[in-house]
Amino acid sequence: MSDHQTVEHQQLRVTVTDHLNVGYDECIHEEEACWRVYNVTNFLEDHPGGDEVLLAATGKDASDDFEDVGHSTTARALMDEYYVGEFDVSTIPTKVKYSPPKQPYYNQDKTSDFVIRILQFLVPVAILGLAVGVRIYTKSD
Ligand code: HEM
Repeated sequence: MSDHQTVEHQQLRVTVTDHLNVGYDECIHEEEACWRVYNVTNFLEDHPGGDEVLLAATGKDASDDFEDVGHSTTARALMDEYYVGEFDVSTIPTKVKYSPPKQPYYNQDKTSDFVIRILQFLVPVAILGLAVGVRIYTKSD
């Protein structure tokens, strides 16, 4: 990835959260993956078609929506004011490899678990037995 593309990605990331309109024709690059990016934040209030349609098209390819309206040449010329730049969508990583969260340490040794349980039972019983034994012993004196 060139420095140029990196800069445009940064622009995109910043402007996406800031009401970005993307996707229109006439890319400088010829690949289909190339999008033109418009930041229409400052145009929301002035847009004759209203802000809702722009917000609905935010962050995605708005080419069809734009064309369906049949925008005038004045509208097309106005777009230049909000033009941010181009970026190649094919450079966006589509798949993020899933790595499961690390499990806490799990003791596989069942034998030592069993011994601990037996001891947990035997120790109080032994203490109780000792106490009873001492009691009986001291009583007979
Ligand atoms: C930077 C991008 C855009 C600019 C500069 C722009 C500009 C304009 C202008 C100047 C008009 C007045 C009519 C005309 O001259 O054609 C208009 C109308 C309109 N625009 Fe946009 N527009 C943009 C993007 C969009 C998008 C992405 C949508 C749809 C998602 C949209 C939907 C509409 C609608 C529905 C109207 C009203 C049409 C009517 O009432 O006849 N516009 N726009």
